[in-house]
Amino acid sequence: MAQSYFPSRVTSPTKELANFSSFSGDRQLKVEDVQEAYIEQKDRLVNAIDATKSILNDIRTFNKDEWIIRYPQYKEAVEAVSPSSVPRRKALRRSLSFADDPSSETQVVVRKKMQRSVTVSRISENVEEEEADEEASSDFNVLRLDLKLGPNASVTSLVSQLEKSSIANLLDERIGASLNHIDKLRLRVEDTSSKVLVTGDLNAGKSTFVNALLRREVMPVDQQPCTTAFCEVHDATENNGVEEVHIISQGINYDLNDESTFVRAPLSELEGIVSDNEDNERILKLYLADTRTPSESLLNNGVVDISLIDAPGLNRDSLKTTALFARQEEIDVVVFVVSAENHFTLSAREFLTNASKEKAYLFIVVNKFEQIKNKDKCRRLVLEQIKQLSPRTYENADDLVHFVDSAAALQPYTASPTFDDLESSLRSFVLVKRSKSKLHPVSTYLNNLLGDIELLAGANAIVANAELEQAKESLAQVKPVLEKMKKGCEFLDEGLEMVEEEGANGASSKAKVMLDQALERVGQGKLGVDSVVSMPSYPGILGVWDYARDVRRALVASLDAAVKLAEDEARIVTSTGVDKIKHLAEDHLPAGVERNKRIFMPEAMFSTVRKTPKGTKRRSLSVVVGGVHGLGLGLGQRPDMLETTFLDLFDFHHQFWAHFGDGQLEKSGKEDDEPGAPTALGLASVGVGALTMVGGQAIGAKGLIEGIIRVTDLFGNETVKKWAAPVLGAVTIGMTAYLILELPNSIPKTVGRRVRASVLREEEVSFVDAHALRISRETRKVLRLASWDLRARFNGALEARTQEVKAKEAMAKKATRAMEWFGEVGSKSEEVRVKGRLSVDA
Ligand SMILES: Nc1nc2c(ncn2[C@@H]2O[C@H](COP(=O)(O)OP(=O)(O)OP(=O)(O)O)[C@@H](O)[C@H]2O)c(=O)[nH]1
Repeated sequence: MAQSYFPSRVTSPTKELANFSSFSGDRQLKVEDVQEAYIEQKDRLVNAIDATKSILNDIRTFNKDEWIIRYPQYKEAVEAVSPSSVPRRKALRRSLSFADDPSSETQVVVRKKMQRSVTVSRISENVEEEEADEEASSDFNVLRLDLKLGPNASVTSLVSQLEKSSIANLLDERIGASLNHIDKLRLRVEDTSSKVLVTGDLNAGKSTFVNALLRREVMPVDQQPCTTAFCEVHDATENNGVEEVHIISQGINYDLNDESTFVRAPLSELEGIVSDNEDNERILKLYLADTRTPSESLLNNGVVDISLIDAPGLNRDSLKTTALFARQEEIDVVVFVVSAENHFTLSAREFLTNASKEKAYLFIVVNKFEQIKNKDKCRRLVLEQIKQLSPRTYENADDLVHFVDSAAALQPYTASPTFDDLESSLRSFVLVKRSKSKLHPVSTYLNNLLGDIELLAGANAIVANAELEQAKESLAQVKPVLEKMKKGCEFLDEGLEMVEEEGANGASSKAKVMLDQALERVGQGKLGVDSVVSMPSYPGILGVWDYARDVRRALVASLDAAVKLAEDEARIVTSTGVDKIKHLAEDHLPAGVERNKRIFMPEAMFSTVRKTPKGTKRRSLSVVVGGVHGLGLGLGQRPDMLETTFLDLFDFHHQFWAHFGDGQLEKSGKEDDEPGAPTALGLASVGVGALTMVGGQAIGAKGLIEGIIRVTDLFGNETVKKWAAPVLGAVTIGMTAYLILELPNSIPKTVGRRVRASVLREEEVSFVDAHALRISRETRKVLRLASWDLRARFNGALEARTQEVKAKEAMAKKATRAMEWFGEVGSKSEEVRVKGRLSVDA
């Protein structure tokens, strides 16, 4: 692409240099100006490079440590906002999406001012005010990620599979590559060397011209075409001040610090080397010391290390090589030497036509001009030819086309103003061209890169803003829930504790009341409770023993039944407690938290857990009380409780204390069914008891009489003996008759009393207390399990909400920081553009 040497609309910093053609008068001063402007721009660019590098490094660090940078992509361009009749395009609404989430779309407005800005579009926004062009709204230039794998893989299909972090990594790599490139650019900007290729027709006097520029006869001059090598002339300072020739073989990459890449030769041998080298197109490096001041010297000008390349004269063979050489990027200027005698040959025309396409401007030296007689004619003819070959050069002919005599300029102590003018022009041209060829691409690159950075920063600020809004929205929802939970935590604890206590205490006290009542009733010879169990009917005197046994069993069973009823009551209490816990759950658990799905089964309470042979636990629903009436293990299962004794039939001991002991026995509750001290009544009772065992047990009438005799033996008194026997007999018989008649009523009472007494006599804990405690424990166990479950759910939910709030707060903080950070990046980038005098189309 042809470069603009004197652009009509100059926005780049080379502006100052571009006025090169307009000055007249003190050329030297202008050259100094050009040098100064170059140095100034070079320094500005180096600063801009360093600032851009710092921004890029910051982005990398930020991407790594704080924020996964999102990679934006524009979707299909939305129609320009401006009506089609308006020739300049206004700010564009575009649809922005992100590589890791192609489905997301954000409407943005892309403006181009000094920098490329991206902002979220608002419906009411007046976008007509500002201008934008399509180029500014294009995607990334430098930081573009090639997310396509193959020709058929669409970006959308591929990137949808890419994670945010993978894209961020790709971006990081891309930034890394860009940093490397910037380093190279920095070297390029700071590298003060520039190459000037001197070429022309055979024998046009190229070597003589180079010698004239160097003010010494270095290059071999011959009337015969002699130069076949490319001789690069450098300042000797580059070679530690040593003047010498380095001979480089073809295909070897020359490295001044690597002896193996060249062969040294003294300068005096140059001619010989060149003539030896006639058939061989080698490259020679010549290091020459220039003693002139930097403002005079072309090679050692104080700004740019210029090297002159004396190329072979153009002929059919060398044309191609030289043309190729001229095209190389490192060649900043092509100086074409043409003999004033011959004008442009066919080869020269061909070369110039091509070279002018590449370089646009050429520096033309019309040599051997002194010999020309009709100089004006010659000048006219040459310029006409130049007009054809390189129009732009022609337009600036005053500066670019010089009619000189190099041989004359070489003569010592001879003033040669035309050659001085040429030299000065050439220095300026080299510097201006250099600025264009070296600084301009760097400026463009930086500008594009900063544009990308701004796009990246703008798009990520949009993302950060969206995340901030999202975090705020979530916090607005979650925070009140968390606060409510925190406040409710204590109430829930208290509530659960209360339910547990109420349940356990309620079940216990109810059990106590029920069992006390049952025991009381049993003590009175009645069934503890009416249900399930019934009293046996009296079978007659002959079945009195069986009766006593059945009565005992019934009463014991009724106590077991009472226990069962107390358990049922506890089940009701527990159910109520479980319901209360459910209500507490509804009150305190936030929406969305799973409730306890287990259904409370009251019948599972008071059951035993058995291990199956397979090792799994199985809850048996058999209850622990109830005895022979199918109610499971209980009092009814205790042999001691079912054991029937004579005392179940007649309990004289009790009768006696009941009648004569002021009922203290009843009160103390310490009835004793065992015979204590051998009292007369006790013995009588034993005797009568034995007497009544007619249908049953071993003792007969003989035993009774023996018993009575033993009683009477106690009385040693003769008087007593006389009347006591009949009285005692009558009383005994009466009592016996009475007791026998009373048996259906007295046996239940006696048995009941004895059952009650034996139950109350339980050693460690009483029957009632033991059951109340057991029932209360079971109730507490169930309620506690439900409480624990609720507490666990509540704490889990509390923790989850706390974490969520923390996460959202962190997200909000991060997003706020990111927004600020990306804003700063945008500002920094703009600052770099301003200070570096970079512009979008620089
Ligand atoms: N009168 C006069 N003769 C010149 C001038 N420049 C070169 N010559 C003569 O022209 C002949 C060729 O000069 P060179 O400098 O060798 O020409 P060249 O273009 O380098 O030759 P090749 O590299 O072999 O193509 C020599 O005899 C020079 O003395 C000049 O300005 N005036």
